[in-house]
Amino acid sequence: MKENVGVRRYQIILPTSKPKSKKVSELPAADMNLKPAYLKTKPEPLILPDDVTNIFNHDYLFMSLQNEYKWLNTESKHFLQQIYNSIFNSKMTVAIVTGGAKGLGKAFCEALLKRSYKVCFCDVDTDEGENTQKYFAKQYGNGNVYFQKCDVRSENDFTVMFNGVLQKYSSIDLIVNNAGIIHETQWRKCIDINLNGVIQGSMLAIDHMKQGGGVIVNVSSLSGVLPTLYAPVYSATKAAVINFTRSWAMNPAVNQNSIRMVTMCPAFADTDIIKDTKEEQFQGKQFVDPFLEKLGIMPLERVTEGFLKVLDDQDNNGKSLIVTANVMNYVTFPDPLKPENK
Ligand SMILES: NC(=O)c1ccc[n+]([C@@H]2O[C@H](COP(=O)([O-])OP(=O)(O)OC[C@H]3O[C@@H](n4cnc5c(N)ncnc54)[C@H](O)[C@@H]3O)[C@@H](O)[C@H]2O)c1
Ligand SMILES: CCCCC[C@H](O)/C=C/C=C\C/C=C\C/C=C\CCCC(=O)O
Repeated sequence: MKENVGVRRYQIILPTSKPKSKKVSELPAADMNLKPAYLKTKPEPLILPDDVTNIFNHDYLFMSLQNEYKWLNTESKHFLQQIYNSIFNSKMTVAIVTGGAKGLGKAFCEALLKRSYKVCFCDVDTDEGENTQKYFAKQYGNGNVYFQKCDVRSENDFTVMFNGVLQKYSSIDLIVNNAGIIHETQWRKCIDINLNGVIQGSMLAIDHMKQGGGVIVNVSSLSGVLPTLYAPVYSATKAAVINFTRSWAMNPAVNQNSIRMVTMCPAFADTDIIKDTKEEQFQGKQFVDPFLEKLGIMPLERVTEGFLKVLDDQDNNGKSLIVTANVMNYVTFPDPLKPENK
């Protein structure tokens, strides 16, 4: 089948003529209250892309669909979206994931590939990156994913990567600024990767997404919300990522251009960052264990669950999702300028 290269989703031309039939302005009240027996989730507002809405722009059909759609669970919504994509073969969703060679970044890439995204993942570790690329290519097809060497500290590497993705897939719909390290003695490096890397990736993405919208997921940590005695610099970088994201989210360049910027704040997850670390990377490595004991170590699937939630929730611009073994909630920050908080 011919690949749909170069077609942007907002350029799709779909049939707009309404089917001819009797206009029904309202469903009977009884029908509106029908709740099919298989319903498990709370109703959510119907959010369909405009082009889907246009197809169903027939009062009765649209209202029936709306009534049913809001009761579908998340997986059914994805399924519906996939059917829509395959019928119209029009939406190629393209993602960049930084630090994607292993750990959480690799898990995020895999979740995206399972949802038929085209993925470019980058890393400084070329051996690990190439191994991961081999695995992905075998599982998901060579044309759907590629590895790019990119150090998120380098503006040039980032620009080369963005240009390469645009050349190959014509669009960037999602960036996951995930690359990060913990290192309290090489603290400038820690700031450069964890904060400057996120800033660089976000700003290039905003610049591109201004034309057609998109999602920016910045990976912070529970350490960005809570003080972390064994890693003050790490904690500071992660806190900065949260407020960087919250600040941009308020900016019209983002919120009036269909861009969403969200932060993820996971607790400990089972990756090398908690296994392959040395004494000098902490301000007291001995303080880590009590926290590990208290919070446990999550499997990667739990963090991926949070990642997919962040992608699917449409009203989370500027929000930060806490992910622990027991908690998956957006954190709310008090506004000290509100009278009730003074
Ligand atoms: N695992 C956890 O417990 C945990 C919890 C909360 C947040 N996080 C955050 O999640 C993100 C991913 O961490 P992880 O746990 O998967 O760690 P990881 O060490 O398994 O993976 C990090 C990846 O980032 C890459 N990387 C490092 N420096 C880079 C650079 N300059 N440019 C490009 N890539 C670079 C590494 O090579 C590696 O492949 C980090 O931002 C981390 O702070 C991790
Ligand atoms: C070896 C650590 C490297 C991984 C860091 C990663 O980002 C994960 C951090 C997760 C949690 C640690 C942060 C803060 C803990 C502080 C307080 C926890 C208190 C919990 C409670 O009292 O309920």
